[in-house]
Amino acid sequence: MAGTIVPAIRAENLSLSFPVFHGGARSLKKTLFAGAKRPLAALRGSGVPTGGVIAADGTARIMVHALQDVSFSVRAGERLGLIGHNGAGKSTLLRALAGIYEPAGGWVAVSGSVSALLDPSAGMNPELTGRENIALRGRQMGLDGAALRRLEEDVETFAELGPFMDLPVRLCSTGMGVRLSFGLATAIAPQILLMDEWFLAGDALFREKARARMTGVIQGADILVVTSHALSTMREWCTRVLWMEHGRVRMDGPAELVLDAYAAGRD
Ligand SMILES: Nc1ncnc2c1ncn2[C@@H]1O[C@H](COP(=O)(O)OP(=O)(O)OP(=O)(O)O)[C@@H](O)[C@H]1O
Repeated sequence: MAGTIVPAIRAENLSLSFPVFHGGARSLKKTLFAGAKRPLAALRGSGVPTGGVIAADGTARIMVHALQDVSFSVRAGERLGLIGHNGAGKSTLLRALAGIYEPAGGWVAVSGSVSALLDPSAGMNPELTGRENIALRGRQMGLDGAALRRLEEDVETFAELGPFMDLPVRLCSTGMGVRLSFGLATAIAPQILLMDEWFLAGDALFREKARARMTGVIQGADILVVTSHALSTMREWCTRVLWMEHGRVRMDGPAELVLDAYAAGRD
């Protein structure tokens, strides 16, 4: 159809670093590099199986290189899983795709409507009630009248917040906030869904409901990018997996192939 955006994601040599501004930076330097004979700038990581690469820049400032030269593209119909050790860069990559973080190097281009489930509040105004947040989001999406009421009913039934639906969101617990934001984000079918795995946390009943709802959303979305440490979730949901290690892509390919290699590497 003319004018329809074909959803796609492309990242080219994407790099992203966080400066370490902390009173403990001096002792961090000492701890990490004590006894090292090499200059600071030449050190690449601390050798531990977690985190990005810690290094000093030209001014001897300490930086955590969370992403380094990450390149990949995702086409409509692909469901991409991000795996890797703690601190490998998965969440940072998702946030860069969502436009929350600006790349320090390289670029990322995302076309299509995006819904990001990355933090519990997921773009909700804490001062507004759940119901008001739903209405606001619905109107931003161009809904009104019966369509807006259907959206409200759908999220209300899913979230099961009872009277808390009419209280400011800031009065909800983290888990209640997750129910609401998950319900809202998954009620409106986006072309591209970006999701951090912890969204599937919560009590057992919610996990079950969330999984069932996700199955429908995954089928409706054109592109899914999801992080998870649960390899069974990756096998179930993803067609393709990107294995990240210290901010770099270690392997990118069909889900089964990459997950088998990852599992074998961890044995
Ligand atoms: N806001 C931040 N400020 C400073 N450093 C950060 C920030 N966010 C992430 N990092 C660092 O960037 C690196 C990548 O972190 P990221 O959260 O992307 O990893 P991850 O693969 O999602 O890890 P996990 O599986 O533990 O959630 C880590 O070394 C982390 O310490």
